[in-house]
Order: sequence, then structure tokens, then C-alpha cells
Amino acid sequence: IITMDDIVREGNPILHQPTKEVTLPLSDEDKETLICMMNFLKNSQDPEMSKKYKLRSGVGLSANQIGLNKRMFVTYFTDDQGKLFEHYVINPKIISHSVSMIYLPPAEGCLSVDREVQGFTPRYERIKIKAYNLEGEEVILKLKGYAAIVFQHEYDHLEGIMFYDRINKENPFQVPENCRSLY
Ligand SMILES: O=C(O)C[C@@H](Cc1ccccc1)[C@H](O)SCc1ccccc1
Ligand code: NI
Repeated sequence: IITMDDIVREGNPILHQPTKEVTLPLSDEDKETLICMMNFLKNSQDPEMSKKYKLRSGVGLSANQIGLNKRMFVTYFTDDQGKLFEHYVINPKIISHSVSMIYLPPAEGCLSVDREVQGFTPRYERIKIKAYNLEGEEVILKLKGYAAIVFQHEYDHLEGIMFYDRINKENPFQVPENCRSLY
């Protein structure tokens, strides 16, 4: 199973460079990898498993976070409307987004970052993503609010961007005029 030992930490070049598109249809190996990544998220949110394997809770995981140069990530979380976002996201592309932006207070975190980074990470409030699922079918996802934040955090990983790269260097708690808190 995937444990924290398998999670690559910041500083490793694979986290700071763009990942390569995955060949479709998915090989059995890539499918198995994605299923293992999804099981990590589920285990990390399970009281027994997270305790047993000392897992940090995660709602998303990108392939380069486990050292694979592949343009794919998984998400597993429920939003405040109770909607489950269990998604295998392969070769994603953000095809449109709102002008309005939001940030997650007090700050984002990352399984690949073993330190607290203070400051706000501005994200688009709404995004439309085109991607492929485990079966190789094209899917269009329309996301807003917290779900949009999670998907942009993972999407950035595939681009080699960390959440702190987007924090204002001069004033970490300053955000653009069109950006407001999620809550
Ligand atoms: O490192 C990752 O990519 C997983 C992150 C994703 C994430 C971070 C900040 C904001 C949205 C998504 C982990 O899920 S961070 C830990 C966490 C756990 C539960 C809820 C929010 C963040
Ligand atoms: Ni992260």
C-alpha cells in the first residue's frame, strides 16, 4: 500500500517540473497505480488505517507526489453540500474559469510539505476541466468553491507548481482585488 514513505517531499525536482501526458487507453499498470493512489486517500481518512500506517489526511494526490512523471491525480472528499468527489483525473486541462477568485483560510497545506506555510493561495472560484477517466472516456467537470480549490491544488502539482508559489511574497495575506475568502 502507499504510505508517507512513498510521498516525495518538496525540493525533489519531480515536484517542480511539469509532468508528461499519460498514454490512453490506460495500461493495466497505470490503472493499478491510480487505484492505489485512491486507496491512499481513503486510508488517510480512515481513523484506524491512518493511525496504523501514520498517514496524514489527504483529499487529493498527484502521481508526481509518489515520484511518477505522469499527468494524473485522484481526489476523494465530500463538499459541504454532501457531494462526493471521488475522481480519477487523467491528462486534465482547465478549459475555462471565473474571473472571481477565492482562497482557503487560514492557509493551504500539502502532503509533500512538512512545514506550515502561512499566507493565502488565490484560486479561481469556478473552473471547467476536461480530462479522461479510468475507462479512457472524456469527462468535463464543472467545479466551484472548495472542490475548485482541491482540483487546482492537484492540477498545479502536475504543472510543477506548489501552493506556496502563489502566495504574495511581499504580503502573504494580501490577495487580488477580485479574491475573497471561501468562508
Ligand atoms: O498535497 C496534496 O496534494 C493533498 C492536499 C490537497 C489540498 C491541500 C490544500 C487545499 C486543498 C487540497 C492535502 O489534502 S492537504 C491536507 C488536507 C486534508 C483535508 C482537508 C484539507 C487539506
Ligand atoms: Ni499538495
